[in-house]
Parts: sequence; C-alpha cells; structure tokens
Amino acid sequence: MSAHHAETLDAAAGTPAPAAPPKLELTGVGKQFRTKRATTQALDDIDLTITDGEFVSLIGRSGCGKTTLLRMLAGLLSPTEGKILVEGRSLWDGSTVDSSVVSQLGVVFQEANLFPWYSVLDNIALPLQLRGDGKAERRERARELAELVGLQGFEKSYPRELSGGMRQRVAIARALSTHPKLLLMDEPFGALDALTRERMNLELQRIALATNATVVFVTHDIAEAVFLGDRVVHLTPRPGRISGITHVDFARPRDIDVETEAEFGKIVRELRHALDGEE
Ligand SMILES: Nc1ncnc2c1ncn2[C@@H]1O[C@H](COP(=O)(O)OP(=O)(O)OP(=O)(O)O)[C@@H](O)[C@H]1O
Repeated sequence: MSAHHAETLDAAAGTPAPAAPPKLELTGVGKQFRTKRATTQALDDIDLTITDGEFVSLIGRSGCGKTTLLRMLAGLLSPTEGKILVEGRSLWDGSTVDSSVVSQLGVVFQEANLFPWYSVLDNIALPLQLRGDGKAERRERARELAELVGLQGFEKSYPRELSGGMRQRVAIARALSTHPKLLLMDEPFGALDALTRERMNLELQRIALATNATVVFVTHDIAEAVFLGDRVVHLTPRPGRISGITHVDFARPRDIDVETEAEFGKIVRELRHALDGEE
C-alpha cells in the first residue's frame, strides 16, 4: 500500500490523534513587585511556547527579569498576570501553586546547595528520598545518574571534597533524579572559571541529548546561550518583555569549535547589538 493511500484511509477513519500539549506554555505572564516605596513591573506580557526536547536559552541585561521568570516557572514566585501551563496543566491558581506540577520540575541554581553531610549519592537521591522511594531503588537511580554526569568514582565523596564543577554536576543529577518534564537552570555555571564552564556546557549538551530533556537556561553570557540553545529568547528591561527570539540551527552534538565559525560570531554580534540597543 502506498503511503499516500494509507494517509487517505487514516483520514477517512476520522478522528486524528489529539496533538500533545506543549511542554511549557506562557500566555500574557507578568509580575509586579509592590513595596512601600515603589511598584516595579518586573515582567510584562510574556508569551512563550516550548516544545518537547527543546533547549531554550534566556538572556538579557541585569534586572530584565530573567530570575523572576525562572522563579515563577519553578513554582517559587506567583505571577501577577497570565497563565503558565506545563503539559497543559496550570502551574499557578492565583498565588497558589499546584505542587503536583512542581514535583515534575527539576531546578538548578548558580549555587549547588548540597547537603554537606550527605554523600554525592545521597545528595543526588534526596528528591527520591523526600517522595518516599525505597532505598535500593534510590541507590540504583543515583548511581545511574552519577555515571551520566561523569561522577563515577566519587559516589561516596562529600561536597567539600569536590570542585565547583563537580558540585554542579551533583546538582544537575539531583534535578534529573525524578525524570522531570522540564529542567530549569538559573546561571548554573556562573560561578565557574571559563575552562570549567566550557566543559560543563559540553557536558550539559550531552546530558540533555541523552535524556531528551526540555531545558530553560538563564545566562548573562551570549556565547553560552547560543552554544547551548535551539532558541535564544532575549528580554528587555523595565518592564521585562521578550524583545526577540533567535533560532540557532547548528547540528548536534555541537563541538566547542562551533564558536569559531563565522555564523556563530554573526549570531553573537547580532544579539549583542540587540541587547546594547536596549540600554
Ligand atoms: N523581591 C523583589 N522585590 C522587589 N523588586 C524585585 C524583587 N525581585 C526582583 N525585583 C526587581 O525585578 C526586576 C527583575 O529582577 P531579576 O532579578 O529577575 O532580574 P535578572 O534579569 O535576573 O537580573 P540579574 O541578571 O542581575 O540576575 C529588577 O528591577 C528587580 O529590582
């Protein structure tokens, strides 16, 4: 039977399968901070749809609302306006967060925030412990993740015995432990030296490809945003709005040498000009 014939028959059968809702959908999202002295419209009218397996970088000048946006996505800060849907389910109902949606997210911050008295494996398994998974199951998953993030041989080490890059690997493994629908990262490599950061970018790409993760990644660094992202979303400050979205089409896995390509330099320059124009 020809493909064309098959399509005709399927259409004749009627009901096409309903399209899966996007991984993340923001509509008209805004955030206002009110203090005694002032009211700040930190974010205004953010519309953004992210599909399964997409890696989206978020850049913008200091104060444009990147962290505020990530905290709203992570269920830590309620939006004042708009809707945030994770696979079609509403994250916020007014200022009340749906904890069953939050439990499907993984978050990594600039600081790894590990428990100093827990080993690498126990830190990775913490979310599984909190949700009541059995010990053997936790251990197995934590071992698998330690290997995924390149920490085999360090399973029994304590955070104080690790470098900054290794601590962030633990934080990434911990965030992935529950198979999150969405991985949210706020400047995860911001405190690392340039070489370690470069290595972590390669590692993160490898991990994201291996797990088909959907990632929202906040950074100040334009080159990092372009290297990692399928799309780079740029925000303008006061109020924070989306000023543009750049598609980055380099094939994956990307090698660090992609940064020396003329097209890479062109995208970075255009983004820098776009952000400079917003001062
Ligand atoms: N809790 C708060 N109360 C009042 N204003 C706030 C609060 N948090 C953030 N803001 C304001 O909201 C705006 C956005 O801040 P946010 O930290 O999200 O920016 P950012 O883009 O992440 O900045 P940076 O790159 O410097 O981390 C800023 O003007 C900031 O002063």
